[in-house]
Amino acid sequence: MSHELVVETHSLTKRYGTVEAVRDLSLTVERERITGFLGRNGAGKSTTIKMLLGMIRPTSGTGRVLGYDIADPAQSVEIRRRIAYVGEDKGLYGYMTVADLIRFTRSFYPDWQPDIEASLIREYQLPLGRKVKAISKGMRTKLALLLALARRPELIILDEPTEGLDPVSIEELLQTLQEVRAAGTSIFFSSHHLSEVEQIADRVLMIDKGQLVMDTLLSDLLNNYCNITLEFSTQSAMPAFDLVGIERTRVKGRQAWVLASSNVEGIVAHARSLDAVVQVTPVNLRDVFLDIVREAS
Ligand SMILES: Nc1ncnc2c1ncn2[C@@H]1O[C@H](COP(=O)(O)OP(=O)(O)OP(=O)(O)O)[C@@H](O)[C@H]1O
Repeated sequence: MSHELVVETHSLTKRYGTVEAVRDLSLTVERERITGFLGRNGAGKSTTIKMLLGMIRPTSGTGRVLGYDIADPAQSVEIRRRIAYVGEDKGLYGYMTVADLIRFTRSFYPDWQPDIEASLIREYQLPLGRKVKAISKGMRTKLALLLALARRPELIILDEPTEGLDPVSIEELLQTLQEVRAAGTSIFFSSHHLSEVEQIADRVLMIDKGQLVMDTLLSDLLNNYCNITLEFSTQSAMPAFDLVGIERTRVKGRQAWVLASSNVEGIVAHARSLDAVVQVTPVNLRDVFLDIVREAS
């Protein structure tokens, strides 16, 4: 089944002087899915998200969010009106109380969901009477999430939403995101926490040094990807080892490690025909992430 796209970029590039923060990035985010956006520190995740929101302009390339052009200032206003964003800087009015800020934000959104507001106030135990500037970092994140989720947006973009949350709150947030997705909201979120991504994402995009290095359904990764370790009796067999399904190969001496996304039987048969001793092991998201970023660095 092909999914409608809520985000689409083509060759998106952002340069800061000589730093190429995002390089030739073409990606899609599908409707009603949870898409995890992974990458090391400085990989270009926040820069990509800021371009999608029209907060910074691409150096080159194009992008659309909900069909609106990210480079057109008028259309990017519409993007920000239609989607919800929770970023590193929560951008909340510190001088208001929590209750005032909720009331103030509610007044801008006709589709505001009072039931979501009420249940998240309860779940997150938000201190309604306190000034926003006086609440903890984790509470500010929770408040920003409430303000985003109660709007019931078509798309919610979150930049490291679990930063600063305690383990219980992280579980609550992940559950809320799944509920929101079930109710029809598309979710695009960046994270360094592979276990969280593995827990809720339908699809995973990985970038490294500003470039897309992996785009897969999580179920495909968990069901089909595996590591194949090969030990050859001589080194000369390796150059011929290039088959369908091989995503990455690392070679050290007579040993090779292959990350395969499909065709495991074919790869194993080929390796055995070259007299290699073969071992196949399943992988998780963490293995694949480490494999890919290690190779890149
Ligand atoms: N305003 C800026 N001026 C100059 N360089 C910048 C600016 N913003 C980001 N960069 C650089 O662009 C690259 C990508 O940064 P970005 O913040 O997008 O990465 P990230 O994947 O979000 O990292 P993290 O996971 O650490 O938040 C980095 O090398 C960063 O130093």
